[in-house]
Amino acid sequence: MKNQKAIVETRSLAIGYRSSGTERTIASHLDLQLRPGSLVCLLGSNGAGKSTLMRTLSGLQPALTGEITIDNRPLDDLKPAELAQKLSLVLTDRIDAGNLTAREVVALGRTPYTGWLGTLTKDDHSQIAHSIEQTGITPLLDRHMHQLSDGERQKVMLARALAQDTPLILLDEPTAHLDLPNRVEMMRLLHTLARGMHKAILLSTHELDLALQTADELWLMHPDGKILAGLPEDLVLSGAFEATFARNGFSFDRTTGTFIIHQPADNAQICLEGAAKPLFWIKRALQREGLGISAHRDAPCLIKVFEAENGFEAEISFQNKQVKVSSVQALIGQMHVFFPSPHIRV
Ligand SMILES: Nc1ncnc2c1ncn2[C@@H]1O[C@H](COP(=O)(O)OP(=O)(O)OP(=O)(O)O)[C@@H](O)[C@H]1O
Repeated sequence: MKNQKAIVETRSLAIGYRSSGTERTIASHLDLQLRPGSLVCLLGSNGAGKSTLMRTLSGLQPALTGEITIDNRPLDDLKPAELAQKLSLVLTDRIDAGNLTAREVVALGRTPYTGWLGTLTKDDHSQIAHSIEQTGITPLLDRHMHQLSDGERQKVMLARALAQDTPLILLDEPTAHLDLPNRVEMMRLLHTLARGMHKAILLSTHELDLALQTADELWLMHPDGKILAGLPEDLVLSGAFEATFARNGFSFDRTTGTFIIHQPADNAQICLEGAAKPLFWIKRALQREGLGISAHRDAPCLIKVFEAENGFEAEISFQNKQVKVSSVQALIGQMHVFFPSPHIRV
């Protein structure tokens, strides 16, 4: 995708707020590029400035300094009707859609193409039908927007953006109100739209795991006002991903791609070896119990793990004692016997 010409480009952009003579910069020196065919996820902690950036890129609020171009034209030079044919925006804020039905809201996506009478052509109808099909909202069409759940409303707003048929789509937390299957479905759909229809898609999200799996590129927003852009895997391997979300009490495991919640760990007393799948879950349970894992086989306790038909079997060796277990619960119970400590719950 790197050799594609960017549809959105920022140069020395600074974003933030100005009011009564004071200026608050949220992020600055931003040189970003968004290319057709790419799904980019904007990540950052609460208050990092994701919505501010989305609003600035879509022309809803002015930049403090610097330049934004869309399709090579300065954003400020684009008339609203021109911008509406290039960019669609999906916000999470509660949508005031009056008494409109979902069908009417989706049809509004065609406004940039219809005359002032708003008459829909055959092409408009077919674009609307396609958007409805892609987002699976047929059962909702005749219901009024205020009768829909937050998640249902979010899907209708995506359908409206798709009906608008722009090369660029910006979405502020599009998965915020969706359950897990719908979150996955939404990300899959956006990825398909980017790849299959060559759209440039930027979305902000707190779904770190989904973003790592589906994004072509991540924009990591740091609280210090910088944005690091790159392939998810490069940002993980360089430690930048971890640094963005570092907090006391948990860390990101680069080997498994998961966040680990730390309980106070005893000295590393247990060495684990064997089958990777059960090992992963056993390690997780031991860490939750505050038991330190050692990389050395001469640790006081050695646990050898083997895959078995119904899960796994583990052989625990501790001070000349050998115990076999075949469930994580039994293993943790045994650890409680070997390492009586306040961290271990039974
Ligand atoms: N209208 C405003 N005037 C001044 N400051 C604002 C305004 N709106 C937001 N902010 C501040 O700008 C910063 C960035 O806010 P923004 O909503 O962009 O963050 P965010 O990354 O989208 O957060 P979240 O993940 O919590 O939605 C925050 O410190 C916020 O308090």
